[in-house]
Amino acid sequence: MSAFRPGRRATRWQPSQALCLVTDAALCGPRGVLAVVDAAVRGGVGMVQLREKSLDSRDFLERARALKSLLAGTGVPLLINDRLDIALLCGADGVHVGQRDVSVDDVRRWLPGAIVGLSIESVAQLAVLPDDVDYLGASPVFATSTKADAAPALGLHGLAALRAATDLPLVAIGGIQAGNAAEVLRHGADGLAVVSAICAADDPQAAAARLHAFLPAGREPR
Ligand SMILES: Cc1ncc(COP(=O)(O)OP(=O)(O)O)c(N)n1
Ligand SMILES: Cc1ncsc1CCOP(=O)(O)O
Ligand SMILES: [Mg+2]
Repeated sequence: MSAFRPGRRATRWQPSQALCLVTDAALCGPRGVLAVVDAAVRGGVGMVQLREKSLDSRDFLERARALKSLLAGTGVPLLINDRLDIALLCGADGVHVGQRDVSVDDVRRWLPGAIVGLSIESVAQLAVLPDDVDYLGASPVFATSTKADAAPALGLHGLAALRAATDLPLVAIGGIQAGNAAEVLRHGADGLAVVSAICAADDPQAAAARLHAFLPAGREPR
């Protein structure tokens, strides 16, 4: 299991957030993103990342505010993918950025108390880690058709190499589903981030509960 222990390094990431839903509106289909998130949280999702690649800024912000309201009182933080401006305007709990997005340092300057996640695609990228990042998105562990421009898959050995090289919480993403979740955790992930395994599921609550069951310290479904 993972080498990460809460308190070992300053981080705002908590084990209760270990199952992360990254949204994809197209995969949610006519049910809509809000209904899928609501079901997923009932199933045990402990962190939600709103990822919108084709909405204009006004619609993105409107969806972010609606999600923030939906999650109020659940204890489940809302992170915004890529967009510091949207995070600021909707009062999000955090931001997830990749290697070519707005920097962690810039996010931190505007959101000092937020949860900030950074994608990591290789051990080499750990050499230039910003000071105040809360978790790393190990990306992608397996091949995925959800993200067309994903880096080459790390594989389980690549994930284990990241684990050996950092104490930061590692949230694995890319091709993760119930059939490989146990192996991913065994190779050092602290958390699982999924898109299609929940967004494309017929029953997102049941899909989330299935994944949640693999986690040692997941939050209780509400
Ligand atoms: C938890 C998590 N890990 C990695 C990513 C990928 O972020 P990025 O590399 O910036 O790619 P996009 O998501 O912006 O396409 C993520 N979103 N979440
Ligand atoms: C957003 C993202 N970042 C790296 S892989 C990925 C997509 C993961 O989608 P899925 O869980 O459907 O493989
Ligand atoms: Mg990005």
